[in-house]
Amino acid sequence: MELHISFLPLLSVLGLLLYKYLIYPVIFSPLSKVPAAHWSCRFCSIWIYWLKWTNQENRTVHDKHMKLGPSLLLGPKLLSINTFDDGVKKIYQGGFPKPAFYFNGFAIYNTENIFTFEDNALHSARKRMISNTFSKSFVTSSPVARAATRDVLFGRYLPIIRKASSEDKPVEVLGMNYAYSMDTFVQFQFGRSLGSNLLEDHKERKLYLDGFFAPYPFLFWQYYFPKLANFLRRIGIYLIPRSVDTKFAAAEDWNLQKCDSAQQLLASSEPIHSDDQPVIFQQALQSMSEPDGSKSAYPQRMQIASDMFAHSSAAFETSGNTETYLFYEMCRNPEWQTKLREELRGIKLPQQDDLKRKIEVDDFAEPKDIDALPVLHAIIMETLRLWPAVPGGQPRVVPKICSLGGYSDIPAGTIVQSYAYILHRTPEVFPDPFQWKPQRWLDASPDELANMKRWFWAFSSGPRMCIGSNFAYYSMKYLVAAVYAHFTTSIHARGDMDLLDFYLAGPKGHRLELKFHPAPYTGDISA
Ligand code: HEM
Repeated sequence: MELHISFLPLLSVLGLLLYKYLIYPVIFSPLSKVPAAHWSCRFCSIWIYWLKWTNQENRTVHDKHMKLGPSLLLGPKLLSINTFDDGVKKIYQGGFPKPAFYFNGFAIYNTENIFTFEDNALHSARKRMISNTFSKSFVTSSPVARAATRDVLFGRYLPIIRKASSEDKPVEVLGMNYAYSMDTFVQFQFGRSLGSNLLEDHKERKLYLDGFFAPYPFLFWQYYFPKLANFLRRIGIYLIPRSVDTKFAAAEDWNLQKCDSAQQLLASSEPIHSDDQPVIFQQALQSMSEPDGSKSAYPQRMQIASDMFAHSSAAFETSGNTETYLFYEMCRNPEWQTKLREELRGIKLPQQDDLKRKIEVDDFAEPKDIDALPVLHAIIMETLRLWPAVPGGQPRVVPKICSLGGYSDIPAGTIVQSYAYILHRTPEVFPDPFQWKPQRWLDASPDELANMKRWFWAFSSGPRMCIGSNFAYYSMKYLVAAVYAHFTTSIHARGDMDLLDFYLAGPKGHRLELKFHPAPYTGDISA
């Protein structure tokens, strides 16, 4: 049988397609040596998108790693590498750039911010502008941060739980912790007079949180298929409903108003009280202004606003989820409440009766004293380990051909990612990895501890690691110390506390109601 000549182009195209999508990935690609998490991963990304769509990525990829080793192929150009020296250290400390995922998911006002830059040079210029205000020494010596602790923790949070406790009523703590973390950080960011009051002002809380979380059920489209979502939108098909935009815009406006008010405050000739300094905003504005610019100049308004939104949103959701899991674990392990209360005996905190009056900044311990408490630190570390607020893969782009996870010739352009969820469940480093065991941070030998710290990845690592980790420890430690100095806690009711399976995640059921039982110290707590 003779083949008609006109079929030749068609056959060539088919042959090329066969080679590119079947023969090359299975036989010739350097990635062909890496075990595939699922047979289809060599040819297409359907499997990983299915896991993302059905919210089972982190768990499934973890299980596959346990069976197949620390390197896995998740898609034709997507690798999951969950090992330290030949993985995390090279990728993240090595500064592999971020892919478009971050712009798709986290650009605010459609404008780049510190979290979204793909270009390393642009990112490090932006980070340099602001990073000194996030250093540990700056945060722990900042009068504005201290005033925020006084106002938000002792002035709002404790009175709310004290009142509930005296009436024997439960308190839903997830919303409270979001509000606490937001109010504390926003006061540091914009100063006392422009701070938020999500704890007491339920209208403000609803406006911001409803707006912020509105896109969540549709994040799959926003993160992974933004072009498709935009195209369909143009022909009237809304994968992300229009109401989401309206709600999210309200949260964006809320942030922009704060930025504009802070700029006006700084431009005015009125003296600014030390508590009212808009610390983070001022640093961003100054760094982005000409050195000899006028006091009223307001350059790069939307860039600054996008950064400010990125900061506060990164601060409140992660810290709020962590604090909530910490309370949850403390209720399930009451012996740790006792241990912590013992430890808090030597720390200066307001006495029970003091809570009835206005607390002053001198009434509570210095950050360095709180920071030096080993039990408190162990409880926080263990919560961040078991319930990481960013459990999902943190994608990066391979900049040039390299070896990773034991495999050589990984091509430039491959997306590689590690997961805190998986690293934190490595049994060789964290024995009994699914158990909440603060003791592991107290009993470990120096070598074991050093290894655990290397694998601890709640804040990521390298140049793109969390800028706010010092502030997060600062605000979380004060909260936990103040609560357990005065109360014991028990669970009253709860939703599903399992961790959502997503990039950023809190409890699936979004609800934890606690009872706070007064437990005043008889010891010398204010000594
Ligand atoms: C428990 C609290 C927190 C946790 C677990 C956490 C975790 C993380 C992680 C894992 C990343 C890297 C994400 C990635 O690259 O995919 C990150 C980045 C970031 N976080 Fe946090 N964070 C916390 C609190 C905060 C706070 C309080 C702030 C306040 C400003 C903050 C601001 C940021 C910013 C701006 C980035 C981007 C840094 C960059 O790309 O240079 N975070 N955080």
